Amino acid sequence: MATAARSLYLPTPPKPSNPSPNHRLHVPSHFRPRLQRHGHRLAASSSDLTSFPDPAPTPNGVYIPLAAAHAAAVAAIDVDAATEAELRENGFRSTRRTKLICTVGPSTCDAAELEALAVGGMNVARVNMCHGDREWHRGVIRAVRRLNDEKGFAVAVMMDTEGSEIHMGDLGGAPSAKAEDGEVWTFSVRSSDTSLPDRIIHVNYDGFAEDVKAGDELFVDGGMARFEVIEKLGPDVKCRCTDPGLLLPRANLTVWRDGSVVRERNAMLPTISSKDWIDIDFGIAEGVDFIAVSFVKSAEVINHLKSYIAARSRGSDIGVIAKIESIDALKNLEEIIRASDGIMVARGDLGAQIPLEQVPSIQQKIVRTCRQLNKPVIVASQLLESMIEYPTPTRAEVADVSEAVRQRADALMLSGESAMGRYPEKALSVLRSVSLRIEKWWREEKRHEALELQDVSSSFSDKISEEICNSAAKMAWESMLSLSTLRMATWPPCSHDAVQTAQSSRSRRRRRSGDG
Ligand SMILES: Nc1ncnc2c1ncn2[C@@H]1O[C@H](COP(=O)(O)OP(=O)(O)O)[C@@H](O)[C@H]1O
Ligand SMILES: C=C(OP(=O)(O)O)C(=O)O
Repeated sequence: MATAARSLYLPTPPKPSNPSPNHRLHVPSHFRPRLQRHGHRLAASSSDLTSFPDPAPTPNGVYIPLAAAHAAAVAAIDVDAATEAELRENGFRSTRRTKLICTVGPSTCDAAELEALAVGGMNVARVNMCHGDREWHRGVIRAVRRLNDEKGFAVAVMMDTEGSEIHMGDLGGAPSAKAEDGEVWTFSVRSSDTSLPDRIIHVNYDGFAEDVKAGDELFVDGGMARFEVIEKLGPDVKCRCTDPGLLLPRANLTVWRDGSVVRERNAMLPTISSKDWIDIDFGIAEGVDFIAVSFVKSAEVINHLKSYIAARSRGSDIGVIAKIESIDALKNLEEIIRASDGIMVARGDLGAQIPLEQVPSIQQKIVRTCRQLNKPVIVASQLLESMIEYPTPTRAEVADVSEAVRQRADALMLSGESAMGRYPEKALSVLRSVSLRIEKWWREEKRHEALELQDVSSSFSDKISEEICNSAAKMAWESMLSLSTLRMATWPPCSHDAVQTAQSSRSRRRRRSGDG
């Protein structure tokens, strides 16, 4: 399991073993073979080498012949097809560390569309069990596996559970419905297999009509459309649209009363519903790499799921990702992060539970805590929302993506942009180019950053020892910065371990059992 999780983030760079006396680069051999299964051996072309300049001697006088080291490293490192293309395009110095996750939906579910995403840099394909049926998901998961096996890609699969959230029905097959200002719509718990009349929406939670009151606010899809409850008539709740918007099938519903989220009986529903357990069994059987758990409230459910996976599939390396999207999750943040293999900042639902203006600072806090606890973290939702409809992102969206990369999020996730948008490949390419740009900027900034060390000694003799230690630390820091380029070239990138993300569970199993 740890292997899959680390595929998003490998925090500790490997220690070079036995540095040779002349300080030439030593490529740690235990890092070489990771990509072997799907790997393409990347031959060092002369253009790769000429675009990779030899540096000046480092401040402490150590001279490292980069081109030679680079050639040796290139000859030894195997990469998957998408990484190979990126390396050829950008050179080793621009190897991307930020992973890209695409939600697969009607816009991207066939083999050619999935391949286009893999070529565009998708590291993880996400299937959301809230939508579609298991046959549909099986088809997607297998298509991703085929891409990996037959075309040398290395795309991992993440299955996202539906969770016990309240959501609308599927609009009788319609792709969306528009709610206009002042219109009265009925949200009903009456079950119906057939399509409901206009402006009647089915709600999946039986207690909905009992829990709401006239005057409550109803947020659809994290506030993309809003209604006010005007009347209850048995199982039907009549609501007036106050903020017009597009209603999407199975959109999440949140009720607010007097400025706070209403957490009535639905807060007592289990995090993992009986349907989720069946989906989890399905995911284990299909060999998904990650299971993302919706509406996690505490560490307990993560521990329980991990034990369940371990019991169901011995030696499984399925990573469990906790989605932080509720007030309860924020209360227990640290214990949830410690228990999980990774975290998703699920800003869509989170933004329906806390005031919107708090979402950016909460995101920063979650990412920072994950960094401190060495856990991979995904920033998700509405990164490029306008690209569902338009081919170019807004400047604000680009700034949002940049900020997530600057915060050192390990992965960025597309939702509707790739699942049902008109420009999934373009959206992915924006994530990719912005990630590369900010990472480059970050490396350049870091290069000029001075190492600040606090004075801790009180006596004169301690001060002398401290000076010596500080000088040694600063020299190490400077040489480390000058070596950062080299590190990119020789170590399989750390949180950017395209290799591991790359490997499907199946290929890992095969290799483990010795036939791959
Ligand atoms: N498997 C699917 N089948 C149909 N539509 C999907 C599927 N997955 C995602 N979608 C569409 O893409 C939108 C965004 O996906 P996602 O963010 O996963 O879901 P949600 O909006 O429910 O949180 C969904 O609202 C839905 O309209
Ligand atoms: C990623 C999210 O979860 P889901 O797509 O399941 O609503 C979110 O709410 O931001």
